Amino acid sequence: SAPPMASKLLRAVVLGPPGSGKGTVCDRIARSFGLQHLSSGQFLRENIGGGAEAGALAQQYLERGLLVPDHVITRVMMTELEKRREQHWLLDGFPRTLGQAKALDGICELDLVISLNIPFETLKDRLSARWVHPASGRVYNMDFNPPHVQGVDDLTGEPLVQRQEDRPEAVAARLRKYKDAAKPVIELYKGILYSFSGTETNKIWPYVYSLLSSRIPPIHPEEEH
Ligand SMILES: Nc1nc2c(ncn2[C@@H]2O[C@H](COP(=O)(O)OP(=O)(O)O)[C@@H](O)[C@H]2O)c(=O)[nH]1
Ligand SMILES: Nc1ncnc2c1ncn2[C@@H]1O[C@H](COP(=O)(O)OP(=O)(O)O)[C@@H](O)[C@H]1O
Repeated sequence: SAPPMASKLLRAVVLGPPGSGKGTVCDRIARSFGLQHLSSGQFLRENIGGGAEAGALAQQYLERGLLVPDHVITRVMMTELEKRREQHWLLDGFPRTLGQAKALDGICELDLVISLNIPFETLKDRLSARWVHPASGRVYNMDFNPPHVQGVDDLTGEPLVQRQEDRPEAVAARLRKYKDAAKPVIELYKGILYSFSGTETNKIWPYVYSLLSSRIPPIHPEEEH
């Protein structure tokens, strides 16, 4: 008979417009289930920080809230995934277009896609209240998770900034573009897609937690709330 199989590695994706809480939910999943949270936006920002040529190019897109070209982000993500073949992982912010989704399909079989459906007004409010610590990528929200001291990062004491693309005047166009690009991706994944709707991450979280629990054992069961 066949030898017992090593437990299968989880391959999951979280989809949702900017401000839908992908980063927030992925952080919680990563902590509760011990898997790697891979954020495309974070990788791009690290590339920029490193001053690589690809980084300089990417910066021009990020500043304007435009999607970077498929071949650029796909190369970044394939490189990162290659390093994590032996780990459970969860993608945040990738794929965002059909071209990206097809590239991903070429290298692995996804188990699970989580889609966050958040009303437009809520997204607008959240993005305009989002402040970040550029060096670490830590994300705050003036209402939801404010820093201990206004305007500064909890760990370093360095100033927080608002991303160009989170300014109110940039947000509506950005959300519209997201929607157009995401439609065929959602269609492609419909067999493994789980959608969660609401205006509060804390209310969606228990459902996401129980979905994940059915696929992978929690390492911190106490974090369910
Ligand atoms: N008011 C409020 N803000 C939230 C909630 N969930 C997340 N946020 C904040 O909304 C912003 C966007 O969330 P983030 O996880 O960065 O979303 P992403 O763009 O999809 O990765 C951040 O400033 C979060 O701290 C929520 O339930 N209520
Ligand atoms: N999959 C992707 N395809 C193209 N551009 C991307 C992708 N992921 C991230 N980016 C670029 O990085 C920026 C920041 O991404 P991210 O941190 O996910 O922001 P947000 O949480 O606001 O959506 C995006 O506005 C976009 O310019």
